[in-house]
Parts: sequence; structure tokens; C-alpha cells
Amino acid sequence: MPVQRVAAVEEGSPDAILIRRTMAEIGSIADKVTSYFYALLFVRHPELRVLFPPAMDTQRDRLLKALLTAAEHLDNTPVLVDYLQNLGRGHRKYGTRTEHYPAVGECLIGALSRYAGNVWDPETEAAWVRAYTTISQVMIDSAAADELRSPAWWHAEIVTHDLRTPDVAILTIRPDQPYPFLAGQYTSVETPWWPRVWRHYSFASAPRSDGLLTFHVKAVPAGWVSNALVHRARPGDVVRLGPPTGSMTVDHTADSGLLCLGGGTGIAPIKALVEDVAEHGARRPVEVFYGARTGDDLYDIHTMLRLQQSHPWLAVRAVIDQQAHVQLPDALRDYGPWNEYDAYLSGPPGMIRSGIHTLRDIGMPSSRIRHDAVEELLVTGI
Ligand SMILES: NC(=O)C1=CN([C@@H]2O[C@H](COP(=O)(O)OP(=O)(O)OC[C@H]3O[C@@H](n4cnc5c(N)ncnc54)[C@H](O)[C@@H]3O)[C@@H](O)[C@H]2O)C=CC1
Repeated sequence: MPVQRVAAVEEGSPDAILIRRTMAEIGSIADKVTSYFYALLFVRHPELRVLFPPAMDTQRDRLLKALLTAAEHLDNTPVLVDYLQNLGRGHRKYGTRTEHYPAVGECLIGALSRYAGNVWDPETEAAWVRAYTTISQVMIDSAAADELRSPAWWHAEIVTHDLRTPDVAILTIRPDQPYPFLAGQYTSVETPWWPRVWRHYSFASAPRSDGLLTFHVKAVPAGWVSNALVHRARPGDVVRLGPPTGSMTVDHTADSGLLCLGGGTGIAPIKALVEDVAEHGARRPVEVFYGARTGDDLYDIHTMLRLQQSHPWLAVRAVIDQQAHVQLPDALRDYGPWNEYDAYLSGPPGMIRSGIHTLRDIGMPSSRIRHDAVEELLVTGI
């Protein structure tokens, strides 16, 4: 039987198609494009260099990831606007100002036109100019609106530093001004030892009446910020915090149960969610699966078991890897049914991916599965 050839149809608006073509063209040489972009930016606008960390390794990846996300969602306006508004707010802590945006746009287009030469033409350039103008305007507007209600960053003093394992510490810190956030969210932290290097950490407690915040930090190999926070930071040291962000939060108008998976330090926001449910009158079932490589790595199991003792609606189960024979998400299959639950996944990117896969496999719709963006997690805690 003859094989029928069907021409691939590119979907989306004309601008989205042109932008995706550029992205496909540069996909394999993304590193070169980003290096060239920053070289152009710092040669043409040397005054912008101080906004970036002294070593640019992870920063380089971030730009391209932000662009890819924006390009990917060009036709999905609500998702794009939400993402860019967060990005605009988050950029205030770097000292980004309105007049910096055109400089970045001009260098971005300079780098793309050089490396996407095969597909670059006047229409493609016009599509990028339109997209960048929209992207930057949303970011500028959201930063301006945020300026009226919040500081660009907060100073926060370390109050307690509790080393739970050789490489995990629980830190309690006191912000210098009120810090409103929701359980399940995360923030960015800069230490005094690595200026302008920011890393994400989830809040490990629901908002407290004393205004203190807690974080669980694991020192990871080559992780400047995490090693400084675990091995160097002491009570009295002062860090900087960016604004809270993230949407892994509880809808208190619903009464569905919460199915929570916390892998390693990923238990931190899960603990915050449990406290949040405890504080909001209506009792709903919460099932926590807490995964770790070994029993010793379950550094916060006692807190979780204490919570279980005080709350009859809460069940906590520890899942030890047994040298990778058991994967945390597999444990879900032995319990359930989960039809009346929303899932909350927090942990390493591999766990989140396999958790989503298992949940979809047992019939949970994507709309009921919550987790932080895996791209963000790739630079979490490093
Ligand atoms: N909001 C969030 O999602 C948060 C994420 N994290 C992330 O959690 C991670 C914690 O690191 P560690 O404590 O070293 O965790 P880890 O690498 O020791 O993993 C913890 C547990 O997660 C499960 N797991 C890991 N990889 C898996 C995979 N591919 N498939 C299925 N299950 C898997 C296993 O049960 C493992 O014992 C970091 O990557 C950190 O960035 C930490 C805090 C909050």
C-alpha cells in the first residue's frame, strides 16, 4: 500500500509560526546565541553589566528559557501575560529599569539575526520586534504596578540555623518589612557571599503570626548559594529576598482532598500546605507521601508525624527508595482511589515528571495536578 505523505501544517498566528521557526533554527546552538547576545549587550551597554552576577553561567540559560517559554505561549495570551507579569515583578530586585528594555531587545534581535540566518528575513524580524515590544511592555507595566505596593526586595535576618543532616539545614529568617505570601509559594534568595546570584526556595511554613519565614536548604555539588546557606550562614547574617511567586496553592473554596508528594527537600512546601489546610476551618483529607533515598534523609519526618497526630484528616507515609527499587510516585498506585483529590508535586524535576506521568496513567486530569515550573526547578537550590 502506498504511503501517503501529509505535509506538516504549522499551527498558530503568523508571528508565532515565524518565532517558532527561529527557535527551531537556533535550538542546537543556543549556547552560542546567548554568549553572543551578552557580548553585544555588555559591549554596547557596559553600564548594564552591574545588573548581572559576576559569573554568568546559569544566568545565560535563564534568558533563553524565558524566551522559549514566551515564544511557546505567544498565542496563549492569559498564560503568557501571567508569566511575563511575574517576570517583570521579579526583575525589580535586579535593578532593571524601563530604559534597559530597548537595549536588551536590540541585542537579542542582533544575536538572533546572526545565528538564525537561514530563516531570517524582514517578516521574521518584524515578528520578533512585535513580540518583544509586547513582552517588554507587559513586564514594564507589571513592575510599575508592583512598585506602588511592594519593595523591590526585602532584607531578612537569619534567626535560627538547624543543621538536620550533613547537607540539609532548616533556616528561620525575619524579613525587615511585612512579607505577604501564600502557603505553597516560593521566593528567590541572595546571600551576602554571592552578590546578584539568586536561587529559589519554597516557604516551609504557612504564613506565621510572628512574621518569620522558614526554608529547607540542601547543599548541592557546585551550588554556591545552597552551600553558603547550609555551611556558612549563621544567625545574625542578612540575606535578600525577592517577591513571592508560584501557584501551587490551595483553593479554600473547594473541598477536594490534597494528594501531596514531597521528594527530599520538596517536603518543605508540602508542610506549608498542611499547615494552611489546618488553619482554614473546613477539614479535608490530606495524604502526604514523603520520599527520600534513605531513612536518614527523611530529615523532617518527626514534624510531619507530629502534624499527623494532631490532625485526624492527615495521613503521612514515608517512602524510602531502597536503592532506586521504589520510585516515590509508584507508591500512589497502592492507595487511592484519587478521584476526589487534587495532586501537589514538589521535589526534583525527575520526580515531578514521573509523578505527572503516574497520575495521568491512573486517570487524574492535568487540571488537577499542581507543581512549580520544572524549568525554574532546574536552577532551584543550586
Ligand atoms: N517546589 C518544589 O517543587 C521544590 C523542589 N525542590 C527540589 O527538590 C529537590 C530535592 O533534592 P534532594 O533532597 O536531593 O532529593 P533527592 O534527589 O534525594 O530525591 C528525593 C526523592 O524524590 C524521589 N525521586 C527523585 N528522583 C526521582 C525520579 N526521577 N522519579 C521518581 N522519583 C524520584 C525519590 O523518592 C527520592 O528519594 C531539589 O531538586 C530541589 O530543587 C525543593 C523544594 C521545593
